[in-house]
Amino acid sequence: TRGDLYTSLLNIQQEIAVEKVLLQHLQTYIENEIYRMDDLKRFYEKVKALHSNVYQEPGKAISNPLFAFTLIKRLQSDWQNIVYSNEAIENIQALKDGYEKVEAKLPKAEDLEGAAKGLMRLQDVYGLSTKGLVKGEFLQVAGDELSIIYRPTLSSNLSADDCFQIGKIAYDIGDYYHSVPWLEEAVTLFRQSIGIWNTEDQGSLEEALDHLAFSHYMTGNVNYAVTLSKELLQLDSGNRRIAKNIQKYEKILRKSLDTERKEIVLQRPNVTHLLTRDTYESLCQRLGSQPKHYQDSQLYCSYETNLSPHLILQPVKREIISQKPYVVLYHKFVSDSEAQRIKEIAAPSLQRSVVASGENQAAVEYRISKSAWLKDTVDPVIRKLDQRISYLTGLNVQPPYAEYLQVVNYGIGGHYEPHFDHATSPNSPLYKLKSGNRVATFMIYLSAVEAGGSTAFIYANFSVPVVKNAALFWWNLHKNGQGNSDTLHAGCPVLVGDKWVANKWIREHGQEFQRKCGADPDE
Ligand SMILES: O=C(O)CCC(=O)C(=O)O
Ligand SMILES: [Fe+2]
Repeated sequence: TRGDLYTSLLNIQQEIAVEKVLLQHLQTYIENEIYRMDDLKRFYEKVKALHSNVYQEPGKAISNPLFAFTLIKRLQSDWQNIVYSNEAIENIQALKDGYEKVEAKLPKAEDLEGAAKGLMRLQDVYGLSTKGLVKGEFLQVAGDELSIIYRPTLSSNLSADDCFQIGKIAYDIGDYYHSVPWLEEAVTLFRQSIGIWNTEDQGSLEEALDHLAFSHYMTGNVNYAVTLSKELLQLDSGNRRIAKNIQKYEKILRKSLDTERKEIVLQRPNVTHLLTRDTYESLCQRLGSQPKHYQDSQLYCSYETNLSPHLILQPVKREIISQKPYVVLYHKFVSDSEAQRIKEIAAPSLQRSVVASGENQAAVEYRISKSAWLKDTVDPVIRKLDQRISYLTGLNVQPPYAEYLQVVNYGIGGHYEPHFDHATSPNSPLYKLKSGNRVATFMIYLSAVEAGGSTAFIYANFSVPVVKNAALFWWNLHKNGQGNSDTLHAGCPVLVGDKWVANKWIREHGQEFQRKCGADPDE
């Protein structure tokens, strides 16, 4: 697995330990270099003192054979050792060796790109202000209004170079909708620190101006492209390419002078596979138009035993979220320690999540997470869970009548765009199990999140915020075996938090007596 650590927060967390190792190497390097510098300074001060005292009167000093000898010795040997010292090279080599030892564990370019795209996704879905993010604040822009949607306990600012790199990633894929605001912030911040050089920076004011000017040119804001290019030319007066660009832009401006100037509104890049985007995003921000419990007597809470002797002493709290489609939330379905254990068991086998794509499975942008399949034999906790699902739903969850438990961990801006859990094509890889379609989904929230990450039902127009230890259940198929299109659902991008869920998909076969079929296409 390369370049996909950004798809799981667990993997990102593991990088903290990697950086700690680098930090230790850098500490050693700095200490050694300080020691080296101190020693050079000692030699410098010693020789300098001779020149400001003894050698003020050269004839007198050299008449002393000891001074004459040490002068000759220094010039023949000491200076050579100073100038050709290997110390610096040895120090930097040790630092490089330490770095190379952890190099395989470091994020790849794809990770940086994935992380930056995750941030941009969060910005789009939650309408976040770029300026706010730069200051470590989660501010939602709605018209002219700004509101705080999440208050972090620990906050951090982004640097000019952080903004530059995000903008550059958008720029490189021709996404000027995102490159403009981020490069704008980069330029503002680089201007504030003009003349200050940070070794770690990839970008500079010149680079940021260059990319920003071109982004503006591409979006039709030629006027501003000229202004920025002129600022750049002042900093880099020999740059013929920029001088030429200015000429080109000015020519365009002269030609369009008589035609009417229209205001430029940047358009978000088109995403064709998601026709439901607006509903999806508004459901991620809000809970939707589903009536509240007090508005609809069919939405109520109850203690459920499903007549199972195993649940009589400890019924499960059921909250009906929606009747059509039938979606219920079982509160406290697992305990904290069970949730913890399941995450621990899944952690070592997490792999980039895939989706059915034609007859195969593929990793896609619209599902950003890692997941692991857990057989009920790997640990007693999984077997107990399977049993509890069975008691509660009355359904047969023995393989192949249900799939193994799929444990999912989301990454930066991790999400699962609107989809059906059931197969919608006869060629779907889901049918390889030969136990029919996915008749029902039983999804357990194994963690809480601080913000975002709701489960949104697009056509049904409601969303369920993450409730730790609760489980969401719904039927994917009508009783006649047809897919219920009202179950189109999504996992909203996680704004802040480490979201884990576990899916148990129950198949048609094996449930014939528990869920009788019917002809009514609405049931
Ligand atoms: O994470 C969620 O809220 C939804 C996940 C989901 O729909 C899935 O894994 O199929
Ligand atoms: Fe799903």
